[in-house]
Amino acid sequence: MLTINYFIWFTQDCLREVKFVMPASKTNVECAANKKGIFVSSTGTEQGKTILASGIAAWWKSVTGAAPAVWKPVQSGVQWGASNADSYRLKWGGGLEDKQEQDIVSLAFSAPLSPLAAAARENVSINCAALRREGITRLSQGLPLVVEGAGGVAVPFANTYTMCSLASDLELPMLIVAQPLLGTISHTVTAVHYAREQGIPDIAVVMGGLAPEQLEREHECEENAQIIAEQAQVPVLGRLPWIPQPVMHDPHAWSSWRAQWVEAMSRVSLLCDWLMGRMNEVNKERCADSSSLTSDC
Ligand SMILES: Nc1ncnc2c1ncn2[C@@H]1O[C@H](COP(=O)(O)OP(=O)(O)OP(=O)(O)O)[C@@H](O)[C@H]1O
Ligand SMILES: C[C@H](N)[C@H](N)CCCCCC(=O)O
Ligand SMILES: [Mg+2]
Repeated sequence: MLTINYFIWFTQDCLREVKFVMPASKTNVECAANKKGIFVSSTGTEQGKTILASGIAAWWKSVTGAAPAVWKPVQSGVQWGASNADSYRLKWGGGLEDKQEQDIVSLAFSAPLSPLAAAARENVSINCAALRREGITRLSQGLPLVVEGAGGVAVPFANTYTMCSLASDLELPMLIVAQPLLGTISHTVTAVHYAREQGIPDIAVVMGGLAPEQLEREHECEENAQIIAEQAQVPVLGRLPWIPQPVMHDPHAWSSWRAQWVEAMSRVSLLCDWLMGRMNEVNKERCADSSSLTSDC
């Protein structure tokens, strides 16, 4: 317990910097041996990343018997402990009851804005080098790591450091949640191209869930998925189930959500196979050059 508290204090202290302090300079950091994990991103905010990241954790626990590590580097616009906070939903949706929300989310800001802007409102800037080091530390702890970004692929933590910069520094495959219906093609193809340009070679897309009133448009979603796959030359792994998370604190309701989600997600076989490969993968050879894990903010 003491160790965990110290870790949280250390993390929060390191990641917040007084505004106008220059970001930490490029340093060689310890390589994450046995690196395995994924970075969940999307084409924008409110697309289903938390649903998916928590659902992946619940699914992984049901398949392997052990929960993965889950990390949301920065959340904004919510309070700790609120049932709409990503920290809360990742904890309960992922079946991580033994974790504190502060173990899962490193930095929280109250303004509902990008991490860059929300931090600025509180007169701090995010120390990207510390964020990167923290990611490497979390990756080195033996469990597969599921990272949830904030907003879409190009949302900044700092001026020149986006969700993709962190995913690329951590050499994580990226899973992009796309809107299922009209308007998704351009956003999703653009997001995939941006992620590739930012140095992420291993990218897949999954279509977001269709609410019951949208189910009659299933065919439209399938056409969109096919067009995205062709236009962006990217694997599209299927469509997520639609299973709303509980809106209040009720451990039984969360347990029931996890069971329903796992059952439904298990039927999205391309997604499960893709995850199996990435969350089991051991990337020792990539560790030879630890300096490749760093870049300036
Ligand atoms: N597959 C789904 N089943 C049920 N509800 C969903 C699904 N996908 C999205 N939602 C609902 O849509 C809303 C947005 O989803 P979510 O919070 O997961 O988005 P997000 O991408 O994590 O957003 P942020 O950028 O704030 O982190 C939530 O209210 C969520 O309950
Ligand atoms: C507050 C919100 N729910 C997310 N946590 C942050 C989303 C940032 C999106 C920024 C943008 O694309 O303009
Ligand atoms: Mg979220």
